[in-house]
Amino acid sequence: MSRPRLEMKNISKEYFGNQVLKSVNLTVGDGEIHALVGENGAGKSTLMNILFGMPVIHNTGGFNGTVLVDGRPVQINSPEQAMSEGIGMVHQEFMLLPGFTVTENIKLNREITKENWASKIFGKKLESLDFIRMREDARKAIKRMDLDLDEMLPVAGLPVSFMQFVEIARELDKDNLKLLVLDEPTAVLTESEADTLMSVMKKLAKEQGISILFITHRLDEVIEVADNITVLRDGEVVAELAAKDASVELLAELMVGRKVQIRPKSHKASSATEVAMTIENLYVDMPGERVRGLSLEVMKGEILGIGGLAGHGKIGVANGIMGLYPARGRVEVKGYGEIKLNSPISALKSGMAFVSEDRRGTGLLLDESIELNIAVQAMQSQNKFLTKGLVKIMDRKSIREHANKMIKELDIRCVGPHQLVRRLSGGNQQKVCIARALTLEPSILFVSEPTRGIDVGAKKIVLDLLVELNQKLGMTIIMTSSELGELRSVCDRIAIIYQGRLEGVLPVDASDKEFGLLMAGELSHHRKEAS
Ligand SMILES: Nc1ncnc2c1ncn2[C@@H]1O[C@H](COP(=O)(O)OP(=O)(O)OP(=O)(O)O)[C@@H](O)[C@H]1O
Repeated sequence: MSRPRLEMKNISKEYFGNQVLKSVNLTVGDGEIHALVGENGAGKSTLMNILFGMPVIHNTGGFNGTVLVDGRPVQINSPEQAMSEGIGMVHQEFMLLPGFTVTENIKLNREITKENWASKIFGKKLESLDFIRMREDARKAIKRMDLDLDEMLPVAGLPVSFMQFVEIARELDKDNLKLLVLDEPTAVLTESEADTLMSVMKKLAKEQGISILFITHRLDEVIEVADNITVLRDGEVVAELAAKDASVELLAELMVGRKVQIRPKSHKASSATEVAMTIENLYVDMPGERVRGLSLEVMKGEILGIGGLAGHGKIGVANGIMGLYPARGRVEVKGYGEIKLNSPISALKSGMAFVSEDRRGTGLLLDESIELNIAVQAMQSQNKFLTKGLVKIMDRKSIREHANKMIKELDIRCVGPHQLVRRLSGGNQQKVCIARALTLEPSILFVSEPTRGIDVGAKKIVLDLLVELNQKLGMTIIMTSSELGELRSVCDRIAIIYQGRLEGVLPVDASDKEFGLLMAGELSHHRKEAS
């Protein structure tokens, strides 16, 4: 039998006295797709940071244990060393240079150069970039993913789903790639994009012998694509099993340590007849997610889903209305009037709040505490958590009480309300974003990809909470998601966006085929043909 491609043996790691990995063993064979699953904060990213020699590991006292590649013990002290061992990684948070093109990002630090008159005299350093060959390589890597993406586009402004593919293409372009680590690669993708990616993964593993270590919270994908699975709980391996012996329920139970109900709470359909918000002819200039003349009515007390393929503008709607990207058109909120577009404060004052899909990009103060992050927007736009007297200062006691309540309700895994947000796992950062929005007690809540990066137990908590806010407080919720199943499980109606406009609105029990047709713009095509 051939040697495993990767063995991590007895890996232990402490962060400031907090033991986050305890004697973890992980083995990945040649051409194997191995899934690593665990709750938010279970230690998955930490284990990968060790494998990749990330500075955060060395700067916090290193780790104990051994890493072997093809049976050979290796010391990986930097991402460059990992790369030279043939280990490639795509992180949860993107590491692209926004001002550069797709090609330049794919070839970053591995640029191809060619001779010119200056280099002939002064040496290799003065060679110029060989754009033609770089472009060819980039195109080849993109093609391996079956993707239609122009390799000369700048990365800034590409939708997150495309950024994900650029990151993967960069790894695919490396000649000696033996092991590819994908940290939540499908979290930002629609189901059909995720399917494409999974077939690419299978092709790479089975036809080209590349080993893939796959971290995801989408457990159905694990069963679909993985050969074997390692389950982490609280920094320990609690199970290693073949995917053929696993089920979503079993994995969820192993991860959480108790039986988990997967389906969110059912909710009583809204019978609202009053309009909460009218959107007329909305244009949003969000690169890669442009909205081009969208009109839509949102009913009071409903949960309205917004779906559609990546790049068609579903993400742009909330971002435009909430003032994060340039917008024009007319948006009226019942009881407030027309909101001033391009003004986040006006949007917040009208009683709306937004949980963005881009938790790091839109204002989490990473080097501040959880409690301050939760309170800050309410302090700024509603004067909450300020002392009463003439001179208003932060009321630390009420901030702490409120943060403790939110930590409990949303099950934010942390040391306490004073912990810095940077030191939370990705999923727990997402929960802080949700807590921050809820603190505004909005009458209309936009949530974009609310369960991206969130584990199966927490996912239910978040979706249940949305249902509860809607049922108990009558909160109107507009939820954008790439997961149709998720939209169907909690929404009253689902609006499908195609090419920046409303293609149609369907009831949640409409067939897959009907959703598929709207997402593919079939209605628009028929309309065009008829006219
Ligand atoms: N830089 C850091 N400093 C201190 N503690 C950290 C740091 N990074 C992570 N931790 C802690 O280590 C533990 C494991 O976190 P890790 O990010 O590895 O979890 P994860 O399984 O990847 O979670 P998620 O699914 O949410 O991404 C958590 O308790 C987290 O708070």
